[in-house]
Amino acid sequence: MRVYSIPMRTRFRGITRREGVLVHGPAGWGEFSPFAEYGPAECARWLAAAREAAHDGWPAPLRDRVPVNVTVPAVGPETAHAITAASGCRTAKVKVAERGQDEAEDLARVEAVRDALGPAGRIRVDVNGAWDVDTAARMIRTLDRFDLEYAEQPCASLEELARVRRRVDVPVAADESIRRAEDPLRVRAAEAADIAVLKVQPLGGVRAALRVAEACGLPVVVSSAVETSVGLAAGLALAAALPDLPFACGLATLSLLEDDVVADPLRPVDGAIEVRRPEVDEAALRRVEIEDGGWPGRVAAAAEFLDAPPVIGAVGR
Ligand SMILES: O=C(O)CCC(=O)c1ccccc1C(=O)O
Ligand SMILES: [Mg+2]
Repeated sequence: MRVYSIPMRTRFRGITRREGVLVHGPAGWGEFSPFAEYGPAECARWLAAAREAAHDGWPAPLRDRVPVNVTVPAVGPETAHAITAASGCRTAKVKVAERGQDEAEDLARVEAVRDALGPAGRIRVDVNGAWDVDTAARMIRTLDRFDLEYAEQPCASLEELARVRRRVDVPVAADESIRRAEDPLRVRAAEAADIAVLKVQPLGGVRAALRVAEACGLPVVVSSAVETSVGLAAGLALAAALPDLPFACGLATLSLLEDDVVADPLRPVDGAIEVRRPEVDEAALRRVEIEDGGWPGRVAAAAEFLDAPPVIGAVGR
């Protein structure tokens, strides 16, 4: 087990360093990097993803390149323009509704990104559940002045997503609403989204995510959890194994990190990332390796959940 800690270039999801564990097995390297606030039960799925990568490997790819979006954090318009222009991507995902910022800042950021992409580029916004239904309906219409591909998780609950979806023409994507295998069926039943955002680690691996994609019956966008190239490779494997991939994926997140653990990082070229699985590079890993950081304990706690026998229904009569 090797522990890494890598500074973020810009604060994202309120964090300034990304940390996690890399594990090695017969099939290669796997990444376990749940966010700090997640408890052992939730972390068990993240660990299952790392074990799948290290022990089982992934289903065969159906494509060799995956189109990706540049991820634009809640930065000022000049920075947003520069990030978008430098990315080479034709799709941008723009973070909006950041705590402590106002609506004018969101508008200015999205406008700058549209300016950088030109009229043929696609823009999606990610709200991370921050708006109520009225704010979402109003802001989505306002931001659609710059032509939105979709709005990701505009509100927190499924019920709110469904109401927003009935009030705006812009498609709605569910992200935080899909973190467990049973969630997509609820999303579908609630008619809460047009698109499902799937992440490999929270869903428990590439195969688990493929089953979720099938069960949910919605077009899928594969996103990263902001990971090293080891974790991104699993996202690429999922995106490459999906029968249909109608949208660019959120896997161009290496640029949010200051460093990586491989010699040939999974970065986009011409708006797409090549489907491959880079090896961990000892010299690179040593640059970012830390002793412990509490990670062996988190792995052990997650493993206890993973290895526990399933609880079978109600006991007795
Ligand atoms: O989808 C992307 O472009 C990048 C991934 C991303 O935004 C993300 C990364 C870590 C945690 C949450 C999210 C999110 O989509 O909200
Ligand atoms: Mg999101």
